Amino acid sequence: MTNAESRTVLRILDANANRAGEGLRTLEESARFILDDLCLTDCLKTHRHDLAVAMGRWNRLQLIDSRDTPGDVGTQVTTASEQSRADLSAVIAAATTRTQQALRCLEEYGKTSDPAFAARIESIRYQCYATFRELELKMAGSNTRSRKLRDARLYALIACEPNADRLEARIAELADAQVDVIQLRDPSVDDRTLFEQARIGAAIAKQREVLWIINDRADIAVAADADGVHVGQEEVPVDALRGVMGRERLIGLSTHDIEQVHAAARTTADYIGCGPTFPGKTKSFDHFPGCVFLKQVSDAEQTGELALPAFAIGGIGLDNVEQVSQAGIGRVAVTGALASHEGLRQTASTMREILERVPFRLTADSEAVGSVLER
Ligand SMILES: Cc1ncc(COP(=O)(O)OP(=O)(O)O)c(N)n1
Ligand SMILES: Cc1ncsc1CCOP(=O)(O)O
Ligand SMILES: [Mg+2]
Repeated sequence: MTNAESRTVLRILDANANRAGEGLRTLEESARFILDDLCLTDCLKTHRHDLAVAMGRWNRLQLIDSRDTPGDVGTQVTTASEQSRADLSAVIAAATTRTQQALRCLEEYGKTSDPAFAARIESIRYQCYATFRELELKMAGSNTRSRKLRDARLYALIACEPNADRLEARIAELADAQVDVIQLRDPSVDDRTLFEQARIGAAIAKQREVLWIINDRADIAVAADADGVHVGQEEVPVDALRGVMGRERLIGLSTHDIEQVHAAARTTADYIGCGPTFPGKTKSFDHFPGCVFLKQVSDAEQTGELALPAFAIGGIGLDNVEQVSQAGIGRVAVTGALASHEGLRQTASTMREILERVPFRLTADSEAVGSVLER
């Protein structure tokens, strides 16, 4: 190669090392701040570090000296798609593509001067493929869960079943009845049983495209690969659980008055349970905030103070679901109302019909999620 050619190669290497480093940093921020994923954050940081070490092969001053940004004709070539990003997933998609392309350029042009350098870059590029795959899938999983949750009307709480077949049958009948979310809630079983049922249920729920939530136990929810956990006011705070759950899994929080609702909106909770609404047979209470509370929650939704999906809970069934919808709440969580096989589909469909009288508020967030899925 002539001196001029070597200088051009250095210029290309410098530009692409910067591009790859910036792309990796962009992705690191998404793993850290969007997904709260320590492991992915660490991987991305390692790739960035490995790239910097590999680039140490070149004299830094020579690289900088080869740089000629004002004379770079490429800086004037921009496309409309570069100027806007529809949402956070689009930021990630653009950064992964840009990083991969930059690494490939480093490898190809690096081969002209140093095959060993090119081989190091190739290895980083392959490691990046695996990390980017995980990052994009986690992001997509998080979007899918949030979207399903936003579209949910019916949420059923179930106990453990005596075996896997019975659990499968139970989840199947609820899915067939168009139940959107199922929570495994069983204070009477030991941890091992709860975990086993949580794990089996997670696989079945995934097949059936129903969200699968574990009551109280974030550890079991993660270990069983469930979609999320539901916790109460006296349990570990939502933001502390977020580190355990990651951004891609859901956290639901029980609320019993409007102050708790406003406080929940300031956490990273994905949805709230509101109640107890009416007395029921599943759990007993001394105090019922009832429909007065539900109306306050609905008002907070209307004013935009509350953007989290809110599920009314406690003693709700065919006989009183109309009161819930009249209070302005279009989502319910129930145990007793969907406990019996008899007439399950009919009960669920009538409840849904009544709940659908309450339109969902379309938030900027839900529109953004929709646009990701349409791509
Ligand atoms: C959807 C939903 N809402 C509320 C609750 C109640 O949770 P909590 O107050 O923690 O009581 P227990 O269920 O743990 O007895 C819930 N489980 N699900
Ligand atoms: C767990 C829980 N938390 C508030 S009410 C309730 C029980 C819901 O079951 P049901 O619908 O049978 O009242
Ligand atoms: Mg609880």
